[in-house]
Amino acid sequence: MNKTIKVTCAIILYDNEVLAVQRSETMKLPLKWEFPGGKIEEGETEVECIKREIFEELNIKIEIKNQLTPVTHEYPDFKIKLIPFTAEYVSGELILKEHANSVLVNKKKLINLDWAEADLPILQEYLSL
Ligand SMILES: Nc1nc2c([nH]c(=O)n2[C@H]2C[C@H](O)[C@@H](COP(=O)(O)OP(=O)(O)OP(=O)(O)O)O2)c(=O)[nH]1
Repeated sequence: MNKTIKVTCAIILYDNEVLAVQRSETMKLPLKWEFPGGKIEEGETEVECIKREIFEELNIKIEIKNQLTPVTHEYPDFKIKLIPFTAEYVSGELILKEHANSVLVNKKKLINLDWAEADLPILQEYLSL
C-alpha cells in the first residue's frame, strides 16, 4: 500500500472573498479546483509548510488564522491527509507559478467550482462557520 501523503492547504481571504486555484492540465487531478498548498517536507511544521507553499506557488504572504478539521481521502491511485487552515492575505502580488487559473469568489459561490474531492468536507465545514 502507498503511504498517505500529508498536504496542507489554505482558505485565503482577500478583500472578503476566498481565493481558489485551478490545477493545471499536467498535474494530478487535472483542472480540479483546490485551496492552494502542498506536501509537508521533512522537518517542517504544518504552518511552516503552508506559508512556504503559498509563497512558492502564488508569490504572496499570508497570516494563518485557524486550523480546520483534517480530511483523509483515498483517490483511486493515492491517499492524502489534507490539513486545512484559514488565512488572510498580507502582501505581495499574486503570480500563478503552477496553477492554470485562480479566482476570488464570494464564500456562498465556492460550491459552484469543480473541486478536488478531498476538499469537499473542508468546504462544507468552512461554509458552516
Ligand atoms: N494543494 C492542494 N492539494 C490538494 C488539495 N486537494 C487535493 O486533493 N490535493 C491533492 C493534489 C495533490 O495530489 C496533492 C498535493 O500535492 P502537491 O500539489 O504538492 O503535489 P503535485 O501536484 O506536485 O503532485 P505530484 O504530482 O508531485 O504528486 O494533494 C488542495 O486543496 N490543495
